[in-house]
Amino acid sequence: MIELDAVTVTAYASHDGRSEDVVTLLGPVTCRLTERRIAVVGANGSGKSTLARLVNGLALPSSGSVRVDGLDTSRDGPAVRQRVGFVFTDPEAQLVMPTPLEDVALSLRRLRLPAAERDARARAVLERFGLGERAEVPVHALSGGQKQLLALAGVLATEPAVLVCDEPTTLLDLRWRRAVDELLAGLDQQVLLVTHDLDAAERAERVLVVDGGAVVFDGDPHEGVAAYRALMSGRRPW
Ligand SMILES: Nc1ncnc2c1ncn2[C@@H]1O[C@H](COP(=O)(O)OP(=O)(O)OP(=O)(O)O)[C@@H](O)[C@H]1O
Repeated sequence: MIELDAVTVTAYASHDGRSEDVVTLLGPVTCRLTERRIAVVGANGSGKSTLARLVNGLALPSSGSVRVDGLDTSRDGPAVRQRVGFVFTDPEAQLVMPTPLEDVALSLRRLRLPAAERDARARAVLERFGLGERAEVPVHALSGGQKQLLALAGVLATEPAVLVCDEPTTLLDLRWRRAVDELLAGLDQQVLLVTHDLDAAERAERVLVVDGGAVVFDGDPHEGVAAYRALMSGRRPW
């Protein structure tokens, strides 16, 4: 369970290049997310990534608290990050090893498996993501979509209890987008999906709509998507 209690995120920003003001990027947000499939939608710059990053402690609340399965992200950062896998929009942000095989094996290192078992498991994960034949090519030789698949593979290989995905299918073709959608739908884990794909959002059990750093809708996916469409066409439904 993900619990946000009166959470705000603030930052220092300069409007004139000299003085700095405190700006609120998000909040206050209070919610308790128990559903297995939760989607977050909103315009560019509305605060979706900030909300997602709070869940694994990549962003910390400036006030209020965030807890995942009872662990406070401000106090128990390493334990939270072990529970919560995070898939970035930009796969370059998380691929660090020279080859796909080494990258997934690195993710698996904390499971402390014998090296041969670790490699076998990494190969099996790569196979599942259609990257079996590219296991040992340089990561920089992969296409953008293949890198996105690799980033997702590396995170899922560690079997996190909660998965946060920040627009994980933006670079994927239709076939792989469907495959990743199906894969995410079939996971046992709780998944928080930040997405601009409104079909994917409608398949969730709960939708949060973020606008100007506030959660302006929280509830039924069809109603949430309709509210977001109305917002985007200039009709504020609230
Ligand atoms: N560290 C920071 N300092 C100042 N402003 C920031 C910081 N991080 C994010 N912002 C601003 O906060 C706002 C929300 O950013 P966020 O990345 O959460 O938006 P988003 O909804 O995920 O957008 P997108 O759909 O474009 O990815 C943006 O205006 C962004 O410029």
